[in-house]
Amino acid sequence: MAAKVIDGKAFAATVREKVAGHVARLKEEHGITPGLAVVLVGEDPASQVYVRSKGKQTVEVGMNSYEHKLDAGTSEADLLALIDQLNTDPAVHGILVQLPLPKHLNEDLVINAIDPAKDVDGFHISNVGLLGTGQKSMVPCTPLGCLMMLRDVHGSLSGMDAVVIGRSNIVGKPMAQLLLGDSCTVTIAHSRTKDLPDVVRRADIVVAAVGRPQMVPGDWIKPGATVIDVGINRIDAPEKGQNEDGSVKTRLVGDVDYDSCAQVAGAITPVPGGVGPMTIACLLANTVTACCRANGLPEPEGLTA
Ligand SMILES: NC(=O)C1=CN([C@@H]2O[C@H](COP(=O)(O)OP(=O)(O)OC[C@H]3O[C@@H](n4cnc5c(N)ncnc54)[C@H](OP(=O)(O)O)[C@@H]3O)[C@@H](O)[C@H]2O)C=CC1
Ligand SMILES: Nc1nc(=O)c2c([nH]1)NC[C@@H]1CN(c3ccc(C(=O)N[C@@H](CCC(=O)O)C(=O)O)cc3)C=[N+]21
Ligand SMILES: [Mg+2]
Repeated sequence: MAAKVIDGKAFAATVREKVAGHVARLKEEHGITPGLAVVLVGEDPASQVYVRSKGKQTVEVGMNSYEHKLDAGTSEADLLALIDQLNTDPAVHGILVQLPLPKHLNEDLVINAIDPAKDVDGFHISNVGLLGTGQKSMVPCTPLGCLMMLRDVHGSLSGMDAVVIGRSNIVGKPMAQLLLGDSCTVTIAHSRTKDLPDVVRRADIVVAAVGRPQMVPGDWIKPGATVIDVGINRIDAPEKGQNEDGSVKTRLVGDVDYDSCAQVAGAITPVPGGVGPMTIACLLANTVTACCRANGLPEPEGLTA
């Protein structure tokens, strides 16, 4: 039996529609337009693509988008001054600083300078602590998008065995917290995990967030399990031929070997078109949520964890 393919692109479109509805209501009933500020330091081409796509979708759902592009040599003091200005700007309800930052900038210091109420990435230590203690917080977009898809597939996740591969602060750890919040039995695996194949074979839910192309083969997957592939890896695709400059063409693959996993899994997210589009949709959702909270209005239902 081939797996059900979880269409993250279509799911993200329904999330954006809900967001657009809330934005329209905020405008009509309260005269408020939610605003998202995205800060990009440096010229990393992949980051530029994401930031452009975020800005475009922000405008499409009716929100204001403020893009701040700083050059790679920007000082920490200048970046902190910009964040301060965004923190106090009443038109800005969400602030995202694109990661990774250039080496000379302290990421923890910069992230923790963001007003936690505007921290739509959910990376501020205050939001991390709130999530870890089950209190209302801003929830990181990628894990939130994964949770929404898992709830859509399964309804209740209660009692399911979940394995998260990867323990980063931006994906693995918050993903594990959310699964725990939905009463899964959660295992977090990482580069020092012994017998990773056997750990993964126990899982009803596998979330792969490693950054290694096609690392998880189908024979690690329990038949019928749900596989969520967070990985975004660009690999050479000589079968597609060459670019005009003679360089080899590339394609995106996830952290799971899609073809073999799809033979065994019950449901699986593709790359592209799975977790990635949901991440951006959840960023827009978090911005509306932040805007409602900032104005003492009831927050949108179905867009938070
Ligand atoms: N779709 C989306 O919206 C997003 C996609 N991504 C993608 O997700 C992937 C992970 O991102 P991120 O969490 O930031 O990555 P990090 O590099 O921060 O973390 C990777 C994790 O994988 C673990 N790991 C590395 N090698 C192995 C291995 N051989 N076996 C088991 N675990 C291993 C590391 O373990 P250790 O801690 O021991 O080093 C680490 O915990 C990347 O491909 C990234 O591009 C990221 C964010 C959003
Ligand atoms: N502060 C911060 N917050 C982030 O959320 C954040 C970040 N920094 N740094 C980088 C990672 C990565 N990330 C992605 C978002 C969307 C897609 C996405 O939409 N991917 C498309 C394909 C895009 C393509 O073709 O390149 C897809 O999977 O279908 C991918 C990756 C957010 N990140
Ligand atoms: Mg990292």
